[in-house]
This record gives sequence, C-alpha cells and structure tokens, in this order.
Amino acid sequence: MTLPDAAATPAGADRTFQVDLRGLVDLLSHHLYSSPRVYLRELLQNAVDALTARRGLEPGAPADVFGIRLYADGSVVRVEDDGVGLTEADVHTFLATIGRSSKRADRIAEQRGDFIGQFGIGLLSCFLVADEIHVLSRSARTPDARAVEWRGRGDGSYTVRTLPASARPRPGTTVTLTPRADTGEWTRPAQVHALARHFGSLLRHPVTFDDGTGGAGGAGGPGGAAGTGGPGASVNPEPAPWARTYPTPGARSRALAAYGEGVFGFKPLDTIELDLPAVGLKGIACVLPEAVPAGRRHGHRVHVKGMLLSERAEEILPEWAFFVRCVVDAESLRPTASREALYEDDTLAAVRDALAERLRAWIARAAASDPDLLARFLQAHHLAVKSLAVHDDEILRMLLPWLPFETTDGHTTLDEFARTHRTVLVTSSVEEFRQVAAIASAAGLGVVNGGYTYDRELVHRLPEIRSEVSVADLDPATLTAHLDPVDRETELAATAYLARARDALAVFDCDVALRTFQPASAPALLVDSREARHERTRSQLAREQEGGLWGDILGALRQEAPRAQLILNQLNPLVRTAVAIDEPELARTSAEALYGQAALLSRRPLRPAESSLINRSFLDLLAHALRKDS
Ligand SMILES: Nc1ncnc2c1ncn2[C@@H]1O[C@H](COP(=O)(O)OP(=O)(O)OP(=O)(O)O)[C@@H](O)[C@H]1O
Repeated sequence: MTLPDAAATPAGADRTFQVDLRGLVDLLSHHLYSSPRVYLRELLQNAVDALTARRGLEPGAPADVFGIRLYADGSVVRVEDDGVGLTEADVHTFLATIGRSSKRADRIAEQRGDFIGQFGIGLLSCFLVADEIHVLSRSARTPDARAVEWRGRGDGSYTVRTLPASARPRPGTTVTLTPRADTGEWTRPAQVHALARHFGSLLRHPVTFDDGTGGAGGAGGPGGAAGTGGPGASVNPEPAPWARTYPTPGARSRALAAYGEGVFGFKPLDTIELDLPAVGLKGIACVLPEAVPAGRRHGHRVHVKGMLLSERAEEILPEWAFFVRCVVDAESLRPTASREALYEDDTLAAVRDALAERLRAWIARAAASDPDLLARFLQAHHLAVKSLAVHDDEILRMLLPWLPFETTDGHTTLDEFARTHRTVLVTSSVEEFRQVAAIASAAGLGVVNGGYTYDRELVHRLPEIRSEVSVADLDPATLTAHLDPVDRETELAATAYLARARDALAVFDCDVALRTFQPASAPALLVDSREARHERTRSQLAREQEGGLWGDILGALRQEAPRAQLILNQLNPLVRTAVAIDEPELARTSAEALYGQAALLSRRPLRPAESSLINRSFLDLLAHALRKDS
C-alpha cells in the first residue's frame, strides 16, 4: 500500500510499481468475490490461521484456551483472536504489503498446507464495507513484545505505531472496522451473527458473538481493545454432526440426514458418510430425492479446517455424481484466491477419485442388500445411472439388470424382460418402436425401445452380464419374417392387387406384402427405419442432380437403399375387400389410402409427397363413394 513519490525518483533509476488501492478493491469486489459479505469470512479465516500458527508455537496448550470473539453493535464490527499476533516488522511486511502473506514465507513452505490463506489479499475485502481497517496486535513469539497498532485506509495510506504491552495484555490480534453507512446489509449485528454462523459453525476453535446489548449470553461493551468482549454467545456450540457420538447407528443416520436437510433444504433419499483419513476429510453426501436434469451439476459445500469456503464447489465429485450434494470438511484442500473454488491439484484429483469410489460402494451395497432403497433411488435417478453405466463397467454390471426400459411388455427391468425373451430385439428410434410395438408383441417378439439416450447402447451390453440372452437390432425384415404368411391361394388371388399397389407406391420406394397379424383391426403396417428413409432421400437427390457435382458426391455416397414395406393385414375385413377390387383406378387409390393411413399411424413427420397423396386419395375415395350413390 506504499505509494513511492514518482517525481522524486532520478531518471533511469529502477522504479517500483504503484498500486491504486481503490482500483484493486474494485477489481476484487466485482470479479473475485461473490458478495461484500465475504469480508467476515476473510477475517475469520485470518483468525483461524493465526490460531493454527499459535498452536505451532505452543503445541501443548489445551484445545479450547485460544479462541475467536466477534463483536458487532451497529457502529463497529470487531474480530478478535488469541492467535500468533504480529510484531511491528510483521505489520510492515505482511499487513501493509499487498500480495505478501506470512503463510507463504519460505521458512514455513512445508507447512503451507496448514493454513487456509496464502495469497496476501484477503484483508483487502474489508474495504468492501469500511474505509479504514484498524488492527491492534501483539505477537506471541516474543513474551515482552510491544503491542502494535496499524490503520490502513482505502486511499492506500497507512500508519503504524507501537503501544505498551498493556494496550493488549494477551497475545493475539483484534481487527476493528467502522462500516460505511451503505453497508448495513452486511454489518448489522444480526447479520454479522448470521454470517458468523454461516461461515464458522463448524470451526474447531471456540467462536463467540456479542452484540453489545449484554443480553442472551452477551456481555461486555464495545469499549477498546483486548479482552473486554465478555463471554458472548457461542457461534459453534456443537462439533460437526459427523464428529459427535450417538447412542445408536440409527440415531446417527437420522442426525446426519437432518443436518443435510437443514443445509440443502431437501429430505435426502439417503445419507452417505464420507471419510478420507489421508486428507483429513469427513462429511456427508445427500442423495437427492428427485431427478435432476442430466448434466446439471450441483455445487457442494466445502469447509477447510471447519471454515466454510465454498457452497458451489463442483470439483470434488466427478460429473456423473449429479444425484448427490455433499458437505465436507477437509484439512488439506487448497482454495483459490476467491475461495469459491478449489485449486486443481493432485490432492483434489485423489479426493475426487476416492469420493467417487465411495458413491459406487453405496450403489453396490444398495444393489446387493437393500432392494427397497435401490428401487427408490432408480425411480428418481435412472437417467443419471444410465449415463453412468455407459462409461463405467462396474456400475453397468451392478445396475443394468435393475434399470427400467420401455418394452413390448410395458415398463420393466431388463432382468425381468430377459426372463421371458431370450432374444431381445431393440429399435433404434422411439418412432420405430411406436410403429411395431403392438404388432411385434402380438407376434410374440420381445422388443425394447432403444430410441432414448443410452438405451440402445445399454441393451446391447446385456449379454455381458446375462450370457444366455442375445440382443439384436429390430429391422423391418426381422419383423416381417415373424408375421404369418397367408396361404398360397389367397396370395395368388391378391397378386393383381399387390402389383397395382406396388406400382402406385413405387415413388416412395415401398414394397407391398400381404400377411396375417394381430390386432385384426389394424389394416396395414408401414415398416420403415429412419436410416432407410435418409438413404432413399439421398439416392433420390443423387438421381435428380445426375451429372452435376452434387449428383456425383451423393451418388458416391449411395448405398443399397433399404426399401420401406407396407404390410397389409389379411385378417382385416377392409383389406380383404380391397384385394378383391377389379377396377384398376380404385385399386390404386385404395392402396394409396392404406399407405397414407399407415404412415399417419407411424407418427413420423410426413413428407410433402405423402401429404398430397393422403389428400388426393381421400378426395378420390369420396368422389367414388358419391358417384356410386348417385
Ligand atoms: N488475525 C491475524 N493474525 C495474525 N496475522 C494476521 C491476521 N490477519 C492478517 N494477518 C497477516 O496479514 C497477512 C495478510 O493477510 P491477508 O488476509 O491479506 O492474506 P492471507 O491470509 O495471507 O492470504 P489470502 O489472501 O489467501 O487470505 C497474513 O499473511 C498475516 O501475516
């Protein structure tokens, strides 16, 4: 924060960068921090780091003798700690130099992981709510150290003076802010208390809050420096829920679920305990009771050393884990400067892998021994699990048999379906499934709708875990082969009609066949696949463009175009009448009308030529009916 006098520096001499503190604070507030409220988090975090450093100096001291006291009475906000404190030299080096941090100094590089801060900018966040930061500190490193007072101002100026040790009888630091009038939203006593609870409820050091009214556990007045704050109300009266002891495992899981509900606002379907001793991580994963859109990632709550750093950290779990939200407290995860994300390093990668493993183990346990939980889980999250199973062999093996699919036997699990159908047929689109489902099922075929994301791919992998089952794509030929042929005599009688029908429908590359199938009420079935339609469109374009550049390109791409098939149902009374028509024009029109009706039933978008065919055949039939009547 020092601003050297540029004019006094001789020409050619090395100059020092100057910092426009207002500009810097502006940058932090608009681009680094999500809200001015983070000032309290930064103050608490500095106090926690100072307590950690003090514990390094006095490892034998009882756990609760050093603490943090907050005070806010509407005119000041004060955070006082029994931490390591600062000497006068420390104040110049660390407080007054932006970007310098005692937690990154060389001699403690190996301990850097012990501290939450490291960038040397956190204190600047206080300028989001106040124009001046007042620090009164006394170092614990030298027993007879003098107290030191520092005042830093938003314009970049600061003053330092030393005071007799009696000005701060015990080692530690007190930071006092006089909030600007427009920042009441973040600095009113009730708000400071709420923020302290929010950020500090899991801190392991005793933290108290006092609003200066002397009520409800509060005591002491706003006056002066150290040690006058009184006992105050505890901000973190209880340890983290996973660190408490409970009379029974049931009581423990109910308490963890209630904590999860309090934090996230939903009643978890189940609560998974997380414990990774290698990185000192503990916490819970709450399984969401309802489906979330695939791919939507939730933020997780990450505490470091008890301090809430981020509510939106996505990085601690892999992308597929979008069915849980976690609260974790870790010793050695490193936050970024904004604290709202985690630094992507080997530790974070290892944590992510280990937590993913934990979720897999939970799924495996549910699959093996808790069918009721598994069913509720899959009901809400089957889509998430399907996306997971595509890439994860273990999940596939555990869960594929239990996943629901749309089949010709209704919505059922693959396991159930494969028990009645040793050959499982799968369509490649929803539309194909809609076309064939009723008829295939009447013909005794077992078909799964493979049109939804992941489904076809997953069904094809069923033989990996059920070797007795075979899976094949359902193509028109397979279906036609399963429909009963008509006897020779009927076939012969229909030859002329079928020839006329083929001729009428040649423009659609459509073959016509006569079969018997259930339900008898269905006159005709149009069997056609999307790929076949695309192939025919391409071939047709190539023909139209013959000789041109596009014609050559499309022609080169041309494959043997599979033909559509209109299968007429000999069991249907209308079809039986139609195949007996002698009059060529009427026969042609009836074939067109049957094609049009089957195309409509297939629920796929109609091509313009098909729409005009339906139109024309309807009008022709109407004209024919009217002529007959007159
Ligand atoms: N309560 C405190 N007790 C002792 N030293 C403190 C306290 N608050 C701040 N300091 C000193 O001031 C330095 C700068 O603090 P600041 O919050 O700006 O950065 P930091 O905590 O080091 O890193 P970060 O920007 O990541 O928070 C700290 O490194 C520390 O040396």
